[in-house]
Amino acid sequence: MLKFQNYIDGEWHDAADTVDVRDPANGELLGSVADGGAAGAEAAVAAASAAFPAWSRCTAGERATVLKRWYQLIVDNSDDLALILSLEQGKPVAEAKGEILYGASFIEWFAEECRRAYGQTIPTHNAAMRLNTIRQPVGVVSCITPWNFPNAMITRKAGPALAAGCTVVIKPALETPLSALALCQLAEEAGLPKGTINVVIGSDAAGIGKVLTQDPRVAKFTFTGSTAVGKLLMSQCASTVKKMSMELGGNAPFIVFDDADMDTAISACMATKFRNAGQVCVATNRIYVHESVHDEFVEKLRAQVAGLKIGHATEAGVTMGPMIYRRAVDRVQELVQDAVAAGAKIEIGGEQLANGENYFAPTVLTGVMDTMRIAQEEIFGPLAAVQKFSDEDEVIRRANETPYGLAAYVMSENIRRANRVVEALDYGMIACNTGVFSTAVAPFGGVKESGIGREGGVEGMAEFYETKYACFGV
Ligand SMILES: NC(=O)c1ccc[n+]([C@@H]2O[C@H](COP(=O)([O-])OP(=O)(O)OC[C@H]3O[C@@H](n4cnc5c(N)ncnc54)[C@H](O)[C@@H]3O)[C@@H](O)[C@H]2O)c1
Ligand SMILES: O=CCCC(=O)O
Repeated sequence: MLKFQNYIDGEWHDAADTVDVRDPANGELLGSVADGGAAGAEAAVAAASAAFPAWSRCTAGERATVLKRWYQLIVDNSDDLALILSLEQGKPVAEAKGEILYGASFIEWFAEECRRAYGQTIPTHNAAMRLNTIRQPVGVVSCITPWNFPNAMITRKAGPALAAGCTVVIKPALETPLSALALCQLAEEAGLPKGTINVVIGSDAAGIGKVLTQDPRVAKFTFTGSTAVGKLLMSQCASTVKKMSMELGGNAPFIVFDDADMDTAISACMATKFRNAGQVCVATNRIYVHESVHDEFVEKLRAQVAGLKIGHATEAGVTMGPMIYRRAVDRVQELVQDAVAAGAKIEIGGEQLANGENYFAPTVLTGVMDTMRIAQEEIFGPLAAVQKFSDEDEVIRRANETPYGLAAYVMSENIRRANRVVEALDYGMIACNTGVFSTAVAPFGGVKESGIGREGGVEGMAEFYETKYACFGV
């Protein structure tokens, strides 16, 4: 499944230039991939556009059959896919395997869901008229995805789009193209018709992005990545009034009340803070702990963090790998220095590791304040930044004081309080007494500057349909 060419119109394409893909743990060259660029994107859009009429006219059952074959091939090859993902992205192989199965689940679930694209018969307002709606695929869908989940961020878009009858063009992140290309190889084996799925790799992200956001043949653009890039791409989509979905950055509060079960809170915090070395959009960013349980929480968290095993993704027992590249490490180091200079205390970690230039120690900081950069920016690294709070209203206010609104976490054994807080937090997703909540069956997405639209669940399917209203005179 190791492929190094772009996949356009059911064929593997070379390009004049190539881009190197390296293991972030040690810089080892994994291969050089064809640099398709804007010209590749143009060709891919043309192919997707040509393939759309036939694919959109298939019955839902026909599309479901092909997509289920793709799902099964991904599951059958999940060990190899996990290894490819780990080598280009750095997460431990067991975690990568989890992502592959999570990614596959979107294809399976949407293959089933597309059979239920029901329209409506609307009770008429006029006896001489009959009113119906039908749901139709939006058309060609372009997707830009990030490096932190090189498999699942693609299947979460391509799964529902293809199931709805759309065709897709995908630009994965430059750091992690191999997982995307491996998915294409399996899509081909599954029998997805040529042109229905296309992948273009390129060092010229802006050039490819312009094609995918401005070409009039593209009906919908779906993006996962940073809020800054998302805003730029939204403005580019305006020229042709494209439908858009935006899955952007977060600044998740993790609130531990004095009535929380401490073991649950610690394991949830570990899961949401150190998975993928903290490089997760829904990763905990600001940890608010009630002052009466603060010291106990910090001590237990420190002990768990000390037990993490850091190393190469393929080493047995490793629980945390490197960060994606050097500038991510430098940024995390800067955030620590900024916080310490303003009075925060390092409980554990706080420095780069000798394993390699992309490794940063899992870190716990206390004495953090809302005014520090670490509390205001998306950390995207293995830093747990702990603050104290005194009462419920105060912590809700502080948790909501951010332009982001992706995920939030609430730890409390008091059902009344948990309900109150869930309702009061301005976030698209709230996890209560757990750190793991993402699933293909539920809507994933944010409010405020964390995005527009939802992926997963019936809401995720609706993003790829237009509702057409038909009025018949009788
Ligand atoms: N909300 C979610 O579901 C979700 C999921 C994963 C990651 N993210 C967010 O993604 C960010 C991390 O990923 P990243 O650093 O790769 O983000 P990024 O925005 O830098 O890059 C994301 C993608 O956009 C491309 N890109 C960058 N500049 C572009 C341009 N000018 N035109 C077109 N494409 C361009 C990149 O090549 C990559 O494919 C974090 O902010 C994280 O929270 C959000
Ligand atoms: O980084 C964002 C995706 C994380 C998830 O789907 O749980």
